[in-house]
Amino acid sequence: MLFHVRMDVQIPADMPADVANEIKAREKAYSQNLQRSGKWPHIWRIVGEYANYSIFDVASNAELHEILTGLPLFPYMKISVTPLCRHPSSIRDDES
Ligand SMILES: O=C(O)C[C@H]1C=CC(=O)O1
Repeated sequence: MLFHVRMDVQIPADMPADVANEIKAREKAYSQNLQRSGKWPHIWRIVGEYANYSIFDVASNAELHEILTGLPLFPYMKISVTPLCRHPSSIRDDES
């Protein structure tokens, strides 16, 4: 199942830089593991914003929920999820 996810990050201004940097390092490792596994095939920075657009390819809503709530930055994110399915006009044969 494919999902388009927008993540907006809002780290509190009073969070010490070393704490923020440690969370960001864990976030990067968590994200890159999921990218290597194929469950997080795309991540793009939204120009000019501390936000990203991502595509997730997971087995269920529950798996996506588990992944998103496990993000080290989850407490500091606003997340919106859009489920995707194949478009009838798509010419690609590698989409389900
Ligand atoms: O920087 C971001 O967009 C937030 C977050 C999502 C993955 C990651 O490594 O950082």
